[in-house]
Amino acid sequence: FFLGKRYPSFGFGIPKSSKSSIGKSSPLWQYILDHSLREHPILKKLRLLTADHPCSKMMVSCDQAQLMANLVKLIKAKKVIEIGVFTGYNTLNMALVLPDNGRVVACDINEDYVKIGKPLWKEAGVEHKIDLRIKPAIQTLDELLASGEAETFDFAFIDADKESYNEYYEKCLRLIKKGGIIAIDNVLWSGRVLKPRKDDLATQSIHHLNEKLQRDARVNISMLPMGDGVTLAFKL
Ligand SMILES: C[S@@+](CC[C@H](N)C(=O)[O-])C[C@H]1O[C@@H](n2cnc3c(N)ncnc32)[C@H](O)[C@@H]1O
Repeated sequence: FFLGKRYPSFGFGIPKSSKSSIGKSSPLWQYILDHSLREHPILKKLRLLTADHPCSKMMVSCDQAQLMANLVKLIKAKKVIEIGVFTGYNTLNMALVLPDNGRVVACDINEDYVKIGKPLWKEAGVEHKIDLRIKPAIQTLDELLASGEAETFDFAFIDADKESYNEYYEKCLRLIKKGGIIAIDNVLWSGRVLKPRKDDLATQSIHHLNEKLQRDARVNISMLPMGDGVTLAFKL
């Protein structure tokens, strides 16, 4: 009931400029942004640039990105993994709050999307912190594990193909240090997790991971109704 009241159009009306479970036209979402968003001007520029893209709804919601930046600062993170870059809004968001010797390993398979945001990484002066890997994210995570980087990362954001979520989670859990955080996006999948259809592999995959996380003793968790739903897993 409470969620329904706070998020009146839960599951519908993903805003074009930034995905969220609250409808674009919801006065509450606008109120949240008006009273909490502190967006770096170049991040804002990238968000507005991405809003014109036909796949703009893939972009992370700006309030969720701000929460992740605050968490990264809180835990004094140095090494971050971004699984699913798209135009690079959250990659830039992470790079902006990392120390100068920090690093974001940014994974995507589509260079055309990434090219849109890359000039803004440079304009923001953080390009040197971004280690972009254009190949399937599973391959990048395996390479990081093979090169002895297990338990050296502080934060990971899982936001790519939903069918691979469990594999991303398991590999990130090995790459993250104790006390590190894994943020998993789209855990509510516009409400489809309530009734996953057998032929809908993406929803099945998200739902299974949600069920597994609920009883996973390796982490503490919080599932937040922010954006399209985000679970924060805190490695024990
Ligand atoms: C939802 S978007 C990511 C949004 C992004 N995190 C942001 O800050 O706006 C998902 C991205 O995952 C990428 N992707 C899909 N399958 C992938 C794979 N197997 N490996 C790496 N990236 C993949 C897509 O090309 C797309 O850019």
